[in-house]
This record gives sequence, structure tokens and C-alpha cells, in this order.
Amino acid sequence: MRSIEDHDLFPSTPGKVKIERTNMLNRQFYRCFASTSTMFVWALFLIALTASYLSFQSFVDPKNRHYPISWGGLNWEKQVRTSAQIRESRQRGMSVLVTGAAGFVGSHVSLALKKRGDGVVGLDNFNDYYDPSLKRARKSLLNENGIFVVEGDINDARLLAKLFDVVAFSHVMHLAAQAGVRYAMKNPGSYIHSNIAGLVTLLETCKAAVPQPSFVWASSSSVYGLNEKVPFSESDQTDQPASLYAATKKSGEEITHTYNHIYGLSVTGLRFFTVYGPWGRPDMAYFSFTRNILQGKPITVYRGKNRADLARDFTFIDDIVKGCLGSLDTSGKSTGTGGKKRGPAPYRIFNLGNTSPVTVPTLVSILERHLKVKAKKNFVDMPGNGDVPFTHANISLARSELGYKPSTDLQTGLKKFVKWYLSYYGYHHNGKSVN
Ligand SMILES: O=C(O)[C@H]1O[C@H](OP(=O)(O)OP(=O)(O)OC[C@H]2O[C@@H](n3ccc(=O)[nH]c3=O)[C@H](O)[C@@H]2O)[C@H](O)[C@@H](O)[C@H]1O
Repeated sequence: MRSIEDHDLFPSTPGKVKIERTNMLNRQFYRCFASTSTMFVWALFLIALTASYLSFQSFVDPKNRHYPISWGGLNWEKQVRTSAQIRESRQRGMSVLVTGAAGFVGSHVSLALKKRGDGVVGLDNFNDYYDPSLKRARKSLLNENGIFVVEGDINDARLLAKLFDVVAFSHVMHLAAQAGVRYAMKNPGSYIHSNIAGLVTLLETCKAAVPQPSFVWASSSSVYGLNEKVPFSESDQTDQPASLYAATKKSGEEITHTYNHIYGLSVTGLRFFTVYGPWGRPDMAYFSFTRNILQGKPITVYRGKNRADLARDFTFIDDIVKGCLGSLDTSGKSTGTGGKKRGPAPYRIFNLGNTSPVTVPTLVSILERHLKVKAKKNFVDMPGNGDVPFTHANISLARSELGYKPSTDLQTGLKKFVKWYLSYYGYHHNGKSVN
């Protein structure tokens, strides 16, 4: 019988020098492992390995994850129930769980639902991706209008289960997400956490709920990625995302499809096109440009290939809200019960855009006019960080199915935004802050 010899350790690299080196390394290895201090280091290494395994487990199994419990109790349940109540005079009203309710689109949609008499419960984790004080101010506005906003994360499966225990939501309007195209290069994990893991945790809750709610959620125009066919139609290919953000939204469309297919969940995905307006997101260009222009700071305007201007199908928030409400109203019922599909349920995707793209320099000149201040512009080449050169929505499908009809042009919408901005941040009309 053949014994194991040194050269068996290096079957493809024979040679005496290597064999001697191996012996030496082995001796060093055993000496090293045997010493007490090194044993201590090994013990630390094993502990670290176990800890990282456990944290990986908790990443893949949301039930193992621990979230601070700032919810629960009789009073909390009462607030949730009251907020979800449909006004008596409202015919065929709905009770809606709005995720991301302290966000830009979420706060507007919540207010619009409440205004027409539907029941609304908000959910938001108040993260600090942008100034959380703006989210708190939106929350106060919702509170004043009788909407309770639960503070919690969509990854918290126990909280979600509790919410569905307390209220049999007829609809979920899922607007919580890690937004922003360029930030995905800085913090990729947050996109996976919210847009993938959080989405799945929420869908798991919806699928198990009795009755199952109808699910309407925010996808994004960014799924069109490098698509060059204009205008962008829902049937166009969306397999060339230009950013991780876009990839997570596209994944969301496919993940929701599986829940529709397997569990009979009614799903409507809305591809929003660069939504802007009062109470907007400070990370977006129209908002940060306004801030910088008023503070006399320069703004950076990106340009595409051959110095071509970038363009967006900027869509005003009020139009988007109408599209969201139209989607909820036409969503159709989920068919599953007890986690089992009982028949086919609707699966729909709609573009919610404005159908008239405007270039970024034109956006800047409209702002300059409304603010009565000249911008200090630095034109730079698009830095290849996830941006696409243009977006342009074909909205015929949303028009025919949802009655969606955007009616605000960029000039009018930005006027409303600037009015809000000046008042919210305490500016006089000469551009000086009163704070
Ligand atoms: O439709 C969407 O699905 C997405 O819309 C939005 O993304 P975008 O269309 O990229 O909006 P936004 O950042 O306002 O940049 C607008 C333009 O200004 C240019 N831009 C931007 C910043 C800057 O400093 N300079 C600049 O020229 C920039 O190159 C771009 O051409 C949402 O943020 C995103 O969450 C998602 O919802």
C-alpha cells in the first residue's frame, strides 16, 4: 500500500525545495498552534466566526433579528385601530397600511386617502438617509389629520404580524424604500435591506394575512436603465439596470410576481418618474439645487455623452397621488387564504410619468426664475454612478386602466415647490432666511 508522502501534498508542483519548505511550514504551524497565547487568538477567531454566522442567520431569517420594541400595548393598539377606521359616510372605503408614510410620496398619499374617508395607518423607520426632522414634520402633519404613524421597520416581521392582528387591512400601499440612484454606490447594503429583504418580509406578512390585502407598491422608472426606445413602455425590456437601486426595484417586480403567482396576491407595481413637489426629498436635484441657489453655493449640473443635456420626465406629486389612489381603487382582490392561492389574481405594472421630459439646465432656469436668484453652475460630465441620460414615460396603459392624467407641467409644479420651500425653511421672498 502506498503511504502518504510529502509530494502527495503538491501533486502538480514536484521538487525537493518545495517539499522541504512544506515540512518547515508544518513545523512552524504546529509550534504556533500549540503556544498558549496563540490558542487565545484562535479562540477569539472562533468566537468572531460564530458571531458573524449568527448575524448572517439573522439577516436571512427576519424572525431572528432584534428590533427595539417601541410599539405595542393597549393604547398603541387603540391608536392603530382608530387610525384604520373608514369614515362612516364613505362608500366602499378601504383600510390601508402605508409604508414609508413619513416619506415624500407616502405622506401625500396618506393625507389624500384620509381626506376622502379611507382608514390609514402609517409605518416608517425614520432613518437618517436625509434630514429626519423633515420626516418628523411630515409625521406631525399626518397626526394632525388623524393618521397614526407607527415607528418601525418593514424588516420587523413581528411588528408587521401585530399590525395585521390588530387591523384586517384591505390594502397595502408600500412606499418605504431606500431611494436615490447615486447613493447606491456609497451604501449598497441599505438597498438590499429595504428594497429586497424588507419587501420580502412585508410580502410574507401579506401572503399569510386573512384576508390577504391587495398590494400596491413603488417601483421606479430607473428599471428602464439603458433602454433607448422612447417613450418607455411597460412592455419594453428592463434587463439592463444602470444602478443597484434600479436592480433592486427590478428585482422587486420579479419578487412580487412570485407572490402573485404562488399565493394569489393582487399586485400593482408603479414605475414613478422623478417625482417632485412640496415636502419633497432633499437628496433630489430640484431640492438640493434650490437650497444651494438660495445659499449662494454652486450647483453641479451633469452632462451626458458629447455634452448632451440630461433630461427627466419630472412628475408632480399631486399627479402621482392620483395615480396611486387610482391603483388602489382598481387593484382587484387577492385570492389566497391561509397562505394558499385560490385562483388567479391581478398582476399589473404601470408607468406614472408626465410624458414630457425636460432637461436639467431647463429645470435650473425655472428655479432661477421662481427664486429670483441666479445659480452658480458647474457643468461636469456625468460621473458614471448609475445615472441614465433621459427618461420619458408612455402612460397610455395607466390612462386607460387607472384614469391617470397628469396635469401639472414643471413650471407650475416648481412654483408650488418653491412656495412651500420658502415658507417651510422660513425665507422671505428676497431669498434671506428669517431663522
Ligand atoms: O424616477 C425614478 O425612479 C428615480 O427618480 C429620482 O432619480 P433621478 O431621476 O436621478 O432624480 P434626481 O436625483 O433628482 O436627478 C435628476 C437629474 O438631475 C441630475 N443631477 C442630479 C444631481 C446633481 O447634483 N446634478 C445633476 O445634474 C441627474 O443626473 C438627473 O439627470 C429619484 O431620486 C430616485 O429615487 C428614483 O425614484
